[in-house]
Amino acid sequence: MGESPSSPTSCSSSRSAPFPQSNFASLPVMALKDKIVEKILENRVTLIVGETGCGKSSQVPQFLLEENIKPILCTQPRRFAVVAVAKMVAKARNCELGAQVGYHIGHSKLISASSEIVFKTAGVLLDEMRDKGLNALNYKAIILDEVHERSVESDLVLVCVKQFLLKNNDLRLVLMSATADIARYRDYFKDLGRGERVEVLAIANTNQQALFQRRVSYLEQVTELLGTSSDLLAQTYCSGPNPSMAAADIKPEVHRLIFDLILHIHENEPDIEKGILVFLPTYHDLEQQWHRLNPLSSSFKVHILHGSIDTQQALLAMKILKSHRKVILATNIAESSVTIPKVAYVIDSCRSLQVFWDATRKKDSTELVWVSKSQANQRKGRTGRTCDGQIYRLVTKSFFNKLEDHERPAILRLSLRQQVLLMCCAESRAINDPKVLLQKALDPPDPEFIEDALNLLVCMKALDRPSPRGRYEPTFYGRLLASFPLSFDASVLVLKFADFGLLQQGILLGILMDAQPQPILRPFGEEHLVLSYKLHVLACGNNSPSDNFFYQSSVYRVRLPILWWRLRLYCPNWSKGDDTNWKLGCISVLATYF
Ligand SMILES: Nc1ncnc2c1ncn2[C@@H]1O[C@H](COP(=O)(O)OP(=O)(O)OP(=O)(O)O)[C@@H](O)[C@H]1O
Repeated sequence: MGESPSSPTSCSSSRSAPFPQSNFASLPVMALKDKIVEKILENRVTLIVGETGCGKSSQVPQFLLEENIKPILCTQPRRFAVVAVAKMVAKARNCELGAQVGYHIGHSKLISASSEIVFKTAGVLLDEMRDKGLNALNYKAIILDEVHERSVESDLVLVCVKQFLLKNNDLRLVLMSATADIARYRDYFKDLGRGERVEVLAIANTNQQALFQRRVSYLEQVTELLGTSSDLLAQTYCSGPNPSMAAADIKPEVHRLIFDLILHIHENEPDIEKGILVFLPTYHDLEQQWHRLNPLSSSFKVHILHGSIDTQQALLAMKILKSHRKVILATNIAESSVTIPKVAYVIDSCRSLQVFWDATRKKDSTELVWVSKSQANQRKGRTGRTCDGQIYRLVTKSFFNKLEDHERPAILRLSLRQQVLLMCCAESRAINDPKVLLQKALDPPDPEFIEDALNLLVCMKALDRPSPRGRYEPTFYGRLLASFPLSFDASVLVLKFADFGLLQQGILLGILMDAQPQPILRPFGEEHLVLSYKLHVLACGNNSPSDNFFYQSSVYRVRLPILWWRLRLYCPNWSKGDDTNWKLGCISVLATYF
């Protein structure tokens, strides 16, 4: 047996006081600790299903570590969750982050040779596989957390891990979720080996006292609470036979309703430390809500949780405030895995932004959709973790009951160009044939879809057309394209500009294209900086003002040097742009955004 979680680990020093173990001792997962370890040791694939907040993400990796099953890799679907859970586990083990417990997201990596539990996003793991092949999966245990979240990256990781398991007997795979479709995973792994099957462990909430209570209200009760009528809102949004036909946009009256509800909670909840988490679909909606709340800044401290917000800044939302009521406006980045202490109220707009490939216009498009029941359940699970919770769903109960159980896997609705190119660039033969690999996915995409992506990459000269029985080989251009830390479209744009000797402008535009939301449009509460930026660029060209939001943006600071370095390395002669070009580029970029 290894160390007990309460004893300080081999880590040198601790940054902050560890959590009192009593915080975790009563978690439902603790009662099953021995059984979980036993089942994982007995079976190569184990699926753990348990209510949100029962302790899966934070405790299961530690159970394995204590049994000396290490190193352990844990994937989380989102960067924010990777950092938040890694921090939390490091703190629970009284260890400095980056020592025994580490993480890797995008270009931020806190891992050392002594790290025994590492948290990563699925995207980072795929990148590693492109370079090292399936050797990147050389761990004693791999935990794929929140497996119900079906991003393209998560699905590809699942395929690769399965291929690895077919050749490797030692690896233990643990799948975890509160809302996974058990039968599907059982079926997916049924061909693993003779007599082998996925062991399913359900964590029952037998110890009811351990979990805090959660109460759910729907639009009818919310309007009753506020002394208004739900008729108009219900008619506008929640009517019709099928949610897919009902408009999921957010008109001003929904923002008004959320505002009134926040005020109502504030006036009726004497405990100022109890925070409110609001789920909205887009950055624009966060902004609208933020502007409504801004005049009440003496009562509320508003935090924004959105993919474009710096992770360190986002983590500030974790702090418990004694002076103001904390209101967190979030998109689905805060939907799963994270515990934001003292969130007692969740207001769920029940809407989400979905990206899909528009085959007619040959581009990615977005639409607002209603969440699935599984997503709504995850949102609900953000409260009732450190105190009792109240959830307000802004749709009628009958409408909610008609929502889909699960959202459509991204692999079936997004273009696979970038992933197909990445696969073709991989050294390992086990993963470098996209036609073969993608057919092994949990939900294999239509072969025509893959063929389309391959043809497009051939047309762009990123891939060479293969001999009849050969495979698609990446060209130099294709490898370069695949190596950029940018979206596919932005990478193409950078290289197109480079062809014309306008590399710097291309990089700037590429980064701006990817920065979501456009950082120089309207940063929250820092509108004056936009003006100063406009003036500064017009006056001084590329001399960056250090206090500017745009230059502070992590996208700019982190990505630009990496991209620049890679391009210099690959094609030293491409950087022909002189200073005049650079200034022209800046002005043309600005012209696009004003
Ligand atoms: N930062 C934190 N501060 C205080 N308590 C925390 C913190 N993180 C986790 N906890 C406690 O640990 C519990 C378990 O959290 P954990 O993330 O392991 O649950 P989970 O089962 O993985 O949930 P989910 O399915 O939502 O990811 C929480 O319900 C909460 O009580």
